[in-house]
Amino acid sequence: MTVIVLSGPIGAGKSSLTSILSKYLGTQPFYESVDNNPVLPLFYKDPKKYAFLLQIFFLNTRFHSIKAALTDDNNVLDRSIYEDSLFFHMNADIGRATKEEVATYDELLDSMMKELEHMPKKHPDLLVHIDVSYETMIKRIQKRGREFEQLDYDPTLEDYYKRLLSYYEPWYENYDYSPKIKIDGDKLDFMASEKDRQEVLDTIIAKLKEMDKLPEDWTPSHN
Ligand SMILES: Nc1ncnc2c1ncn2[C@@H]1O[C@H](COP(=O)(O)OP(=O)(O)OP(=O)(O)O)[C@@H](O)[C@H]1O
Repeated sequence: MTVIVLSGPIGAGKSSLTSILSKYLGTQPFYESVDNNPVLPLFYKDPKKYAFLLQIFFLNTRFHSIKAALTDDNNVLDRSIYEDSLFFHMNADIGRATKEEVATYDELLDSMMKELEHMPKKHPDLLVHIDVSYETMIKRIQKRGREFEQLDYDPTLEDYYKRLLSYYEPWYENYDYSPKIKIDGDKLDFMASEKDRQEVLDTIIAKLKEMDKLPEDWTPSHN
C-alpha cells in the first residue's frame, strides 16, 4: 500500500489532514508530538542557544517515525524529515547556528538518509504539501494558541514566519524524493467545510489512482 507524508509551514493543518486522510484510507497515522517536545519551548525562548539541539531532537524523532512508516508501508505521516533541513538552514542564515553546527548536521542527516536506502521502501509514495499564505498561517497559530508561537510572545517571529514561507516555495519545487501534490490551504478549509474536505480527499485519491497506488474502483473505508 502507501506511505504518504504531509508537508507545509507551521499551522498549515498537517496534523488535521493526517487524521482525516488516514481515516479515509484506513491506514495508520503518525504524529509528531509538539506537547512532548522538551526542546521546543527552550528554542523559542533562546533560539541561538537551542537551534542545533532542537534540530538533533527532530532528526532523531523523525528518523524513528519514518523508519517505522517505511517498514509498515501503510500510513500517513504529519511532517516530513525532508523539511527539517530547510528550517535549520534558515535558522543558520539568520545567525542561529555556526558553520560547524551546520556541517555536522548536514553530515548526520546525509548518513541517516543513507540508512533509509536499506529500508523495504526507500521514500514515501507521495508528498502532500499544504500551501498557506502568511495571513492564514498566523490566523491558525493564533487560533491554536501555543504560547511560544504567538507574535506577542516575541515580535521578531513575524520576520521568522515570513522568511520560513519564502524558503518553502523553492523547497517544494526542488523536492524529488517522490511524486508530490500541492493543496491550496488558503482556499480549501478542510477542517471547517465538508465540501472542501471532500475536494482535498478527491484530489489525493485521484493522484493515488493515477500512480496505481489505489485500484480504479477503490472506495473509502468508513470508521
Ligand atoms: N526542524 C525544525 N526546526 C525548528 N522548528 C521546527 C522544526 N520542525 C518543526 N518546528 C517547530 O515545531 C512546531 C510544530 O511545527 P509543525 O509545523 O510540525 O506542527 P504544527 O504547527 O502543529 O503543524 P500543523 O498545524 O500543520 O499540523 C512549530 O513551532 C515549528 O516552528
